[in-house]
Amino acid sequence: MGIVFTRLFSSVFGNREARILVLGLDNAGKTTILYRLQMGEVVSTIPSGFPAPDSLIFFLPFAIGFNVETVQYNNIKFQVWDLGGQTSIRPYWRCYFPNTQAIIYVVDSSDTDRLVTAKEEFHAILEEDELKGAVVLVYANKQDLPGALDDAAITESLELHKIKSRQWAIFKTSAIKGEGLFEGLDWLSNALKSKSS
Ligand SMILES: Nc1nc2c(ncn2[C@@H]2O[C@H](COP(=O)(O)OP(=O)(O)OP(=O)(O)O)[C@@H](O)[C@H]2O)c(=O)[nH]1
Ligand SMILES: [Mg+2]
Repeated sequence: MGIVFTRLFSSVFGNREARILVLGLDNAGKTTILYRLQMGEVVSTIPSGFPAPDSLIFFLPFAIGFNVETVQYNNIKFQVWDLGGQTSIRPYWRCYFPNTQAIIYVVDSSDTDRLVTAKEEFHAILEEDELKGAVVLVYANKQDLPGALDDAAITESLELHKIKSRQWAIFKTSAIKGEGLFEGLDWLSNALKSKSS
């Protein structure tokens, strides 16, 4: 990979850096969320593709590749990796697992046909050794769409209550409207702070 991730604790400002993976099935809204968090506005996205070589990791909104952005929030510098959710790409997610402090798992709450698949994938991710210590934030996304399930229904569908020995939370979001995303990050920054103290 050629990339070294460091957890930086700045002695001067107390700022911390956290490595966060944004995962979820294709079309869940991962890239839209990343852009929202970074820029506060929505850009049109294309499906995220095969992880690009290191040399191609730039902020190119329309590039095929995965996206990485740094979001500074609540004294924490979130280094957010948005990995493509297409079936062909998912096996490569594992390359990005080491040193992950948090997972943001994004669900299309209106895509009820794929909730079982989302649940299976989600629990498979939690089984990964390298992610055992990561806290989990679930975004029940696309709340603006008719028929979207609410947070309680998504909690049940994903069987979130089966999560043991780690902090988790679920937030209703609409990446299109920009709702719920920062509430989720508030929770995440507190969870990361309490974990490291
Ligand atoms: N209505 C609605 N549409 C959304 C929302 N979030 C994302 N979308 C749309 O859903 C589609 C897929 O969004 P992406 O952000 O590309 O999804 P992704 O999870 O990055 O998909 P992959 O890169 O294929 O894994 C796009 O057309 C987005 O505009 C939302 O909150 N509400
Ligand atoms: Mg994407």
